[in-house]
Formats: sequence, structure tokens, C-alpha cells
Amino acid sequence: MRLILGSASPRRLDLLAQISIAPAEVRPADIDETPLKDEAPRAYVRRLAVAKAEAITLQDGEVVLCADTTVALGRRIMEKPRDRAEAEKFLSLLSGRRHQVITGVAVRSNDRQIHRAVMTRVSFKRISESEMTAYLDSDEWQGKAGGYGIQGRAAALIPAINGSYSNVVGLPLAETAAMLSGFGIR
Ligand SMILES: Cc1cn([C@H]2C[C@H](O)[C@@H](COP(=O)(O)OP(=O)(O)OP(=O)(O)O)O2)c(=O)[nH]c1=O
Repeated sequence: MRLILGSASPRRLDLLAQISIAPAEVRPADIDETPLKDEAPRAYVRRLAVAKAEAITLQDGEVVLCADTTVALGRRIMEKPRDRAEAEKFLSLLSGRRHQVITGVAVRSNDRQIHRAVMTRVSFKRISESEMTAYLDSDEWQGKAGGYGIQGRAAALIPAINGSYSNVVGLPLAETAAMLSGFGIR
């Protein structure tokens, strides 16, 4: 089977490379990522991963992998911040608290489709004003759910996680490997 990565995220490609999986092609899907009214975070990421996978036209013999990662504080969904002010708002809400990072993963061929959602708990220390300014100045918040990247400077703000690390970066590798292996991709 030929693996198509349905994602524009360079991080997902890197994560797959970490477990020696090289997609034959990258074919990102562009879909509307607006949450539905009162949509729960888990349902939201699952719906988006499936919608991304269904938006990609496949030939027989092709398998597509799509994912969506979001940060959830209770029922509140934090997607990628629109600007610095929104990143600051998100990080202020996350400061000194524990939240969830949930990734929806969908794998589809023309014959069948599977999907799941994986959750990791992430604890933030209390972020001081100077830490906040330095972090926002770094621009690392851009293009990342919740306005931070655990793989970069934000690691200094995160004393503990519970669950999959790769899930926080954008793709839970143990679960993804198991799902792909069901489609003959190893
Ligand atoms: C919380 C967190 C998120 N992220 C990233 C992972 C995802 O790329 C991004 C969330 O956006 P997504 O919408 O999941 O993905 P994307 O827009 O980057 O790519 P595509 O839709 O084409 O697949 O946030 C980190 O890199 N580190 C982190 O610590």
C-alpha cells in the first residue's frame, strides 16, 4: 500500500520519520476547522481528522493518514491562535493549570476507514509576566494549537505530562503505528 500523508504539518512528517515511516506523498486537505456549537473537544478532533481524510481523493492501493490536534481546557477548545493577543490569552488560561491535548487520527483507503482520539494531560507551571513576554517574542506560538510547542521553549514551562509525548506534538506514534499496520503499512 502507498501511504499518503494528508497533512501540511512538517512535524507530522518528522514524527513518522522517527518511526521509519516515509509517506510516498504529502497531500494536505484544506477543510473548515470551525468547531460546531457546544462540540466536545474529543468529538471535534475526531470529526476533523475524518473530514480531512475524506477530502482527499484516493486511488486504489493508497492509504491516507490525517490528524488534528487541539488543546482543551475543560470543554473549551483552543485551536491555533489567530494572533499574538490570542496566544497570550490562551497561555494565560493554561498558566498554573493542567489541560488536555487531544489528537484525532484517521486512516482511510477506498475500502475502509478507522479513526480514534488520543489524549495527553499537560501541566503548565505558573507563567510569570517576563516568561510570557519572552515566549510570545519567540514566535514559537504560531501555527500551534493552544499557542505553544512542547518540543521547543515551552518545555521550560511544562513540569509534567501524563500520556503520549508525540501526541502533544501532533501524532500519537504508538497508536498511529498500530492503525497503519492494520492497513499493511509498517
Ligand atoms: C500543543 C502542541 C501543538 N503543536 C502543533 C501540532 C499541529 O501541527 C498543530 C495543530 O494544528 P492541526 O490543525 O492539528 O494541524 P496543522 O494545521 O499543523 O496541519 P494539517 O491540518 O495540515 O494536518 O499544533 C505542536 O507542534 N506542539 C505542541 O506542543
